[in-house]
Amino acid sequence: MIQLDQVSKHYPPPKRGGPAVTALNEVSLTIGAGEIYGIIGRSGAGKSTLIRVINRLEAPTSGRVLVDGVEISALSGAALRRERRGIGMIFQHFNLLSSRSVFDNVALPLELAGLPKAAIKARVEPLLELVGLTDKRDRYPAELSGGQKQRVGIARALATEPKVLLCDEATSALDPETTRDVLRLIAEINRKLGLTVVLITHEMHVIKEICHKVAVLEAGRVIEQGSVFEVFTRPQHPTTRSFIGIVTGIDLPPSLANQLQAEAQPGGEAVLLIRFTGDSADQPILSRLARHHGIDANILSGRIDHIQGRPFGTLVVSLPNGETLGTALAFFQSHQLSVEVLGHVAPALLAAG
Ligand SMILES: Nc1ncnc2c1ncn2[C@@H]1O[C@H](COP(=O)(O)OP(=O)(O)OP(=O)(O)O)[C@@H](O)[C@H]1O
Repeated sequence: MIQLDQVSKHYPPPKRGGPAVTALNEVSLTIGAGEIYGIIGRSGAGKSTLIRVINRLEAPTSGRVLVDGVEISALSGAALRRERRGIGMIFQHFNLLSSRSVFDNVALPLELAGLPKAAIKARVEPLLELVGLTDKRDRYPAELSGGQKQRVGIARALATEPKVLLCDEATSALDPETTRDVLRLIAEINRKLGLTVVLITHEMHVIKEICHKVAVLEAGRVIEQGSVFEVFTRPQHPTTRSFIGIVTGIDLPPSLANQLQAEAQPGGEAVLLIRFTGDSADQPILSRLARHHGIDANILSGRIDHIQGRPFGTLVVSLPNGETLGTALAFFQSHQLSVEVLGHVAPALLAAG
């Protein structure tokens, strides 16, 4: 549905004679029809640039962007305007016109496309119904809550019956409960209309809530991508791990978290994070480790979460450093478990903790 093929975007240097800014660096992505695809990255990673090359608000410096088989990156003028009607977009700060009512905000793209009044009414009313704002049709943006404003934004984005909905930090200005409501609405629209959704965010819980696939962007490059379940349960890159750590909340006792050190302590223990997926969750891994290798793991915390409706567990354990640690890591890996050394502590601390 959407294909980015070796897309780079360089901006002119901020200071004359300085280096150009590389916002995107040979990004290749394939987003399937009907998917909700999340793109996550820290500030400055290139997320906004990426979403803006998809609807050609920015032209890539090199590479190609195809939307539904059409190379949008090569279009201009009337052909580009026509293609853009097939791509709706919603924004962090909603971008509504304050002088227009809810109805008239949603009607705006249709007026611009030259539709007659009756056709506009016939299109706008069901959209207001879909986003739950029928009773607010004559209100003005200043009279609406943030969540209601974003619903108007969504209805307006859908007015031209697009195939793709781009969401640019669409929930970042909303409180957690309203965020959940708006995300649920986006997921419902995705299901009902079969719309392809591309969502950029710096918050992993947004990805966890509704996305099917995710790409992690860092310094203009895709450093990891895959299904949300795969990426959450087997994160490969340290940046992905830190994003996920925030969401799955590894519950280390604070006294332990404060004492974690990067280097092994003489005679101390290593603290490991083990991630279990549905397939491995029912295996008695720790008792097998004890039986087969004589290694006793000390359980420090554990938790079960659900991602895309599938169970996923995290367990934090400690083990003696040295040879034992190597044997245990090899054992966990041979059972296809994702395992990460969080740090090292002195033995007295664990005994006290
Ligand atoms: N129009 C522009 N001119 C020059 N540099 C730009 C322009 N737009 C973005 N950049 C630079 O490109 C890089 C990527 O910016 P971008 O806005 O795409 O990142 P982002 O991940 O969306 O960040 P944020 O989450 O802070 O919005 C940054 O270094 C930014 O300063």
